Amino acid sequence: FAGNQENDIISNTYPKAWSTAFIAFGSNMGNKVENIQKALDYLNASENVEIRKVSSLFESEPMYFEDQDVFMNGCVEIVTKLTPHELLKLCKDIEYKELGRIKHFDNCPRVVDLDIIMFYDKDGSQVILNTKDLIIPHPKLLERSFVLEPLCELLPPDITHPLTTEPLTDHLNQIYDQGNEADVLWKIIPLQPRSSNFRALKFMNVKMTDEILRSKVITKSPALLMGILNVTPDSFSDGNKQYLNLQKQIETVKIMCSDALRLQDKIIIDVGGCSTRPNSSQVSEMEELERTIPVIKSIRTCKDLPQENIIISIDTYRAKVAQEAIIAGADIVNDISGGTFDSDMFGVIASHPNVAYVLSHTRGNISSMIDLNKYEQPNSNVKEYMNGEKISGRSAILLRSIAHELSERYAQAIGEGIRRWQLILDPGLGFAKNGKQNLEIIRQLDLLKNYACILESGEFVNFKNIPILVGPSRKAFIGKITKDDDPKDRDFATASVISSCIGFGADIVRVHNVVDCSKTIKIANTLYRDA
Ligand SMILES: Nc1nc2ncc(COP(=O)(O)O)nc2c(=O)[nH]1
Ligand SMILES: Nc1nc2ncc(COP(=O)(O)O)nc2c(=O)[nH]1
Repeated sequence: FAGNQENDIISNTYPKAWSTAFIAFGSNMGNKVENIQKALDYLNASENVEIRKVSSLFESEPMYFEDQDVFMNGCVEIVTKLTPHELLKLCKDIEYKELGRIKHFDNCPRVVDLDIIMFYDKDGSQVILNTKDLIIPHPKLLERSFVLEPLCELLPPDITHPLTTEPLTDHLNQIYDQGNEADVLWKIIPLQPRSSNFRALKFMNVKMTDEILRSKVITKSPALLMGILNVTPDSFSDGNKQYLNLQKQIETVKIMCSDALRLQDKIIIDVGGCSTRPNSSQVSEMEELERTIPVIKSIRTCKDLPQENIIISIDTYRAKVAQEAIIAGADIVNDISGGTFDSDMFGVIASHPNVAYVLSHTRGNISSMIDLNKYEQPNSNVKEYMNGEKISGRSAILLRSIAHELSERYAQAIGEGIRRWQLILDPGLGFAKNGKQNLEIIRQLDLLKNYACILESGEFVNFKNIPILVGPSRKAFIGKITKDDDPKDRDFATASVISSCIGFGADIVRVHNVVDCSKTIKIANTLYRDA
């Protein structure tokens, strides 16, 4: 490639004769996510454009003209046969002809804005253009965190700006070092709108320099509570006998909500119809549907539940159950298998861009995973980064191996059409991990948040800004330490593990005992986050 090795971003999976371009998108009118989704669909529908990757979605304060609604921003990486000016025309046609944008004045509110940020022509070299109607790289790129943050999710950390020749990540850090509140972004996971109100999970990571001026990314947003609603007779911890009695289930949900919402502003209710305890017997798909779908429907239709504070998650590895649960009103699909138990799962998630998906790490299947806990560092063809720095040596092998295997699943998910903005990561405590490994993973959660790698396929995967869910509640590794054989005796110890998980960076914690863990989460958020 004409570009030097460090700037080699064209992985060998891209068509050779096509150029690569990065387009920033923004919307601050109407249904912003829907406008963005439509603009991306129009881009992808063009025969001369193929979408490769879409960044996270970020909510950002308006710049320049401040008296307008907050923006939803992000970046998309495309390959294209178009020239820069042909691509500019396509973007304008999408904004004005397809989505009906009207420009009253500069920086005014807009249905959608598509700006070409950077362009690499077919031999991989960076295009520099300075014409009346099109300047590349975008002239305001270096002052906009709402462009640089999503762009840096898509590009290896050593990619430089063609004019300053400085890494783009350094330019982004320079913006944050100025310490302007308006530059800090909320990372948004959009959820299915209900009664036309926009719903989303929101997270905030910021770069800070600690007491000895070491810089690192820390999580500022409060961790969220995910309460377990096991609709199974054999769930190993609560052995819920009344599992099919809808009235009883709703009573349980009412108690979960009042216990959680005393201290939290929302609760995620994780409905599980099929225990995933290692070696547990797996019920049929029909049985799982009969257990879970009626519960989700009755939660969603129950008038005396605080619907605006409830988010529903379905704990399933079956695509059909996920599909039916989404139709019944589930907002999140929580799949402990990372899409490995049912090859149709990713397709179901990709067809619902407003549904979040928990991409979990495991190995093997329910009965074999218990023996698959030998981890080696990724092979040398995989280039790994931590906080933007290349990783070498044999440190943090367990975490890097899990992160690398999750990266492979991430690339597969994106390749099947799932959007990055839908994803939540879970290292899968107890799934193909022993007790000691679970503890090591908890201690290194912030490494997982800041992990990136270039896979052998050439795909660049970056976990920055993707929230992390952990599920330690009542698990055997806790009972082993406190010598509590009965899972129900492990709640007090679970609470201290939950607090540590939040201290190490967890964004969502999955718990059985809502009343006690809600207090733990409140204390931990007050201690470790802006809560
Ligand atoms: N937060 C935010 N503020 C903004 N202010 C102005 C413009 C106008 O951008 P242009 O110069 O590319 O038209 N776009 C945004 C935006 O996308 N997000
Ligand atoms: N995302 C996620 N989901 C899960 N579902 C079930 C279990 C098994 O525990 P349970 O039988 O107590 O629900 N653990 C997890 C977990 O660790 N993460």
